[in-house]
Amino acid sequence: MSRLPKYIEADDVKRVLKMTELIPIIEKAMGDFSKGDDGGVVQPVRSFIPIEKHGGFFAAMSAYSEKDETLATKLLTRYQENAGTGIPTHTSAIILFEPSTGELKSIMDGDVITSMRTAAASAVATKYLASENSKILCILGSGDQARSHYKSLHHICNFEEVRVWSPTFKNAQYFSSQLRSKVCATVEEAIRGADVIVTATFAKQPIVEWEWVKPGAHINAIGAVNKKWQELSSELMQKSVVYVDSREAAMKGSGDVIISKADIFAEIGDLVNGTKEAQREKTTVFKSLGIAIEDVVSAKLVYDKHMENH
Ligand SMILES: NC(=O)C1=CN([C@@H]2O[C@H](COP(=O)(O)OP(=O)(O)OC[C@H]3O[C@@H](n4cnc5c(N)ncnc54)[C@H](O)[C@@H]3O)[C@@H](O)[C@H]2O)C=CC1
Ligand SMILES: O=C(O)C1=NCCCC1
Repeated sequence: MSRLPKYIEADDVKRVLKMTELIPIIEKAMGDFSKGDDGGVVQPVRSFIPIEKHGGFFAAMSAYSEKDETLATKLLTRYQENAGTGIPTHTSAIILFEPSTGELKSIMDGDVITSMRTAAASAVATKYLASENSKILCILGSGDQARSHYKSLHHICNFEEVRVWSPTFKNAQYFSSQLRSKVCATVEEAIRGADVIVTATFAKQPIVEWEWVKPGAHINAIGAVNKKWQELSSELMQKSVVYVDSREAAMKGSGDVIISKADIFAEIGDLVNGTKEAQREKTTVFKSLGIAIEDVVSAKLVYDKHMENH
């Protein structure tokens, strides 16, 4: 057997990774993560290097799953100011090791996985927390995560209407020309009456107010990935029931949680495990920062499926 690591490029990841298969895998991973030692997941909070001079950051996200016998790390950069230049705002690679020997198995594109696993995690949260009769989806942002969430959430709810808002109107129009949706001129117009809301923006100050949100709506808040940034107002955070992917990471790195001083009710994995209640009838927020175990199990799926054909 060759000892050379397998390089798996973005097109090959895209070819093998299917949202229908990914959602249950991410659900199980979130559950294992929230079981603590019983779940067999070892995952430190990610490390960050701010690249202040250029307005970006680098992060390293690593995890080992004993149950899945998978060990990997994702290295990523986020350069918000690349938006509109043709250079991606996020760039990543995932490095997969063989846990029994420590050998390097694969280096693969991480961008497709980041896009799909983040949307799959929101799909899991939406499955547990959205009203069963959700009809209107609102997406704030029109970038990569906005597109990926449009696709993943259609696997969970039968939406009759999708609304999109973006700070640059023509970006929202482009989104709408590709994915059936109505373009809204303001955040308030997009939010009022929506059952499920996705915030996938670069906002650093709150853009969503409590009084616009329909009582009982569910919000997947996936931007504001820094302790000083917020997408949701403090009032909205305080009055909603707040769920996170990792309590430890949210308390260290989420401005939406830290600045609002909102209580975290549970991790999504606690809902999967049945150890905490899914308060579907209340207004709920899933504050997502992204956790390494989501990348690790996705990378295993990609590697195994890729190797079936090579
Ligand atoms: N929670 C998680 O696991 C992950 C979170 N993210 C975060 O999700 C957000 C969206 O990421 P992508 O879609 O990949 O980026 P993207 O570059 O593809 O799209 C970003 C969107 O934000 C909008 N935007 C720019 N400035 C804004 C402002 N001041 N206020 C409101 N909206 C603004 C843009 O018009 C665009 O629609 C980012 O904050 C990103 O870091 C990304 C990956 C994983
Ligand atoms: O992959 C993740 O997880 C990310 N989280 C925060 C923003 C960049 C990507």
